[in-house]
Amino acid sequence: MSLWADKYRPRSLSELTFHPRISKQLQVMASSGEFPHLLVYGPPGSGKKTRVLATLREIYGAGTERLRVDVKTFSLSSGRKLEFNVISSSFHLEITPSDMGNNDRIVIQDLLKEIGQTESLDFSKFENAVVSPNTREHASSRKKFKVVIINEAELLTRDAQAALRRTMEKYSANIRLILICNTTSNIIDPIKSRTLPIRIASPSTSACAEVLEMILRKEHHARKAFPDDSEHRNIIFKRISDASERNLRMSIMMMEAMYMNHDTVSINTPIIKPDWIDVVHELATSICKDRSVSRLQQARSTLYELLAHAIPAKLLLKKLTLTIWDFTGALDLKDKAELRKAVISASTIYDERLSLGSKDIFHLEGFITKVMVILERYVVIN
Ligand SMILES: Nc1ncnc2c1ncn2[C@@H]1O[C@H](COP(=O)(O)OP(=O)(O)OP(=O)(O)O)[C@@H](O)[C@H]1O
Repeated sequence: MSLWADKYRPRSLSELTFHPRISKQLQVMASSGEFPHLLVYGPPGSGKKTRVLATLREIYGAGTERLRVDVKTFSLSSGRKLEFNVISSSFHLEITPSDMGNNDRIVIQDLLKEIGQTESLDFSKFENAVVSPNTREHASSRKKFKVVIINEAELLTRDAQAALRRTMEKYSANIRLILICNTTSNIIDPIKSRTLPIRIASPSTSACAEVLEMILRKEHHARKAFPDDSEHRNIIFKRISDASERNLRMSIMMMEAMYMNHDTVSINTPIIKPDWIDVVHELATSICKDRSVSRLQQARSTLYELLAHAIPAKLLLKKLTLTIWDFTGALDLKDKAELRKAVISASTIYDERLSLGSKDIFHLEGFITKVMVILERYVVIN
């Protein structure tokens, strides 16, 4: 049994329900001979990956869904062997730099070299691929490349990005890159200038509601648990979309969790948020109230725990900042505006440090300490 977010993930560009102009643009590119390197960016859960996979399907057909996972081995200069997983089909490969740690340069170099030097794809061998005649015509004449998807591209080290830039030029006849990231701020300019940027904004509240409604239409049993009145359903969808900050994956998961936990869902049914959000909220308020060394130590173990659960450090910083912002907004203080400005300023500094550095825990802990110091300077609260 798969989660609704996976079960109802659209597979083709024509099934995508929002940002129609981008879908059209991708469709045109996929069927033309001129497919560029892409830099697809946007907030979490906005549908980046879904759109990229649908584009691949448009280019090569359903064969892109026949995936395998290979364990590749790379030799480091120290003689140590490095193993990591590559997801691939006959037409593309997918890698995630965070799996490679600081050795991403070697992996990028070796892997892309290997693909770049292997023979180009011959489309005539793939007669069974479900592609439009138009696509096949262009493909057989011009598109003889493999696509390499790089997830979380913003986590690539500078060295790896430099290597990527070189390989992009060297093997451009055989490889097309699709970089996926939340923000482009950590991507080096030479890569930005060699890729076509495509920004996928979060879906609007009504677009979110449309997807949720579509899922309920297909999940007959779940549909019965929700109100018949479409106005009431829309209120629930809006609450979900607001609570998830228009993160579509989270919205779908929240709706599924609501259904799983309640026989009937009404406009007053509480929304179940992921546990980590409560943990971050609790952490932020506790450091505002108790600015002590022992609290700092406790904060460290909570941060370690959150990072170990793969919550991205930048997201943690953002949530911490927003909770501290709300907390300080409720204080009755003369210098409140200045205090809040200092917190935001500290947050931007540590956000940059998270981009530049590699030890997330240091910077998150640094931010927490800084906030304690700022608060200590402005307030005495119990
Ligand atoms: N256009 C769409 N129409 C309907 N559902 C969609 C659409 N795009 C995405 N979804 C749903 O939203 C979920 C999340 O989308 P996706 O994984 O593509 O987002 P993402 O931006 O790549 O997320 P992240 O940055 O967190 O990895 C998908 O599993 C799918 O169910």
